[in-house]
Amino acid sequence: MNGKISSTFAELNQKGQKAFIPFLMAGDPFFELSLDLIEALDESGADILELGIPFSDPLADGPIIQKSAMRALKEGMNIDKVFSLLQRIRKRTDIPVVLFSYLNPIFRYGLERFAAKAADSGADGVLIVDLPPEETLEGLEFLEEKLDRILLVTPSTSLDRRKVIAAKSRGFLYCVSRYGITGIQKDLSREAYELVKSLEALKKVPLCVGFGVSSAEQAKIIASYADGVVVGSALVDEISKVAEGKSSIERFKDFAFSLAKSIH
Ligand SMILES: O=P(O)(O)OC[C@@H](O)[C@@H](O)c1c[nH]c2ccccc12
Repeated sequence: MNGKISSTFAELNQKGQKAFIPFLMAGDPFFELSLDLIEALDESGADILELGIPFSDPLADGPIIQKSAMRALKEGMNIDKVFSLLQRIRKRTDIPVVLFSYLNPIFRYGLERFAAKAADSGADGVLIVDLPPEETLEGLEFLEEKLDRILLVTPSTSLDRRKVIAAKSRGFLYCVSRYGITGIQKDLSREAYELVKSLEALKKVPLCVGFGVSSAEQAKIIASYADGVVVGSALVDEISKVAEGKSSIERFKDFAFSLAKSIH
């Protein structure tokens, strides 16, 4: 059980603020630039960082994040290099970091080995996208001791199951705002509000909303009722433009700053 994520929410709560939680893929578009982009997010006011471990079959991701994973994998990114990136991040900032991964890469690496090295490298939490909360795996208990394991609920999760998952989630609970996959959306889903409201009475763990939040205006609306806002594809899309030379770190940072300002 890691304390940094929980204390971050406690500090924000005291200031009457909500958490800005950006997602980016580790090593996209290449190692050194990924480090600079993470520093830019930290400087723009990010409160917690979601750091994706690139995987070849990201079934819950839309094209923007799929392409991001492919760019990172093409650059030779792997779990050990994600840990090296984490160690470099830790020399620049102590922002809480949640590692985002599908089960496959972690399973191949070994859950206990992964957990020990992730914690030693400076990770605070982990979200394993396709590992159901009830699943027991060898090494999972050890992993949950070393890192806060963030769980997911979706609009199709039954109320009873939402309560069970909320009680089990550590750090925060990830409320997936809509049906489908990650990606930029013009309009906010209606389900997100209902999902958060259905869990609010529990107050077991901070409730953070993600999927499709793509602008400062949308982020502001989510921040009016959730404890944190996750933005991935809209930021990763900007990173792909930086990679193609069509945008810059400054433009990326300005966008991230506008999100932080609207959420705080
Ligand atoms: O990209 P979006 O629509 O802004 O959604 C956040 C999402 O990218 C990030 O939280 C995430 C990346 N991959 C995932 C897989 C499952 C759940 C969440 C994620």
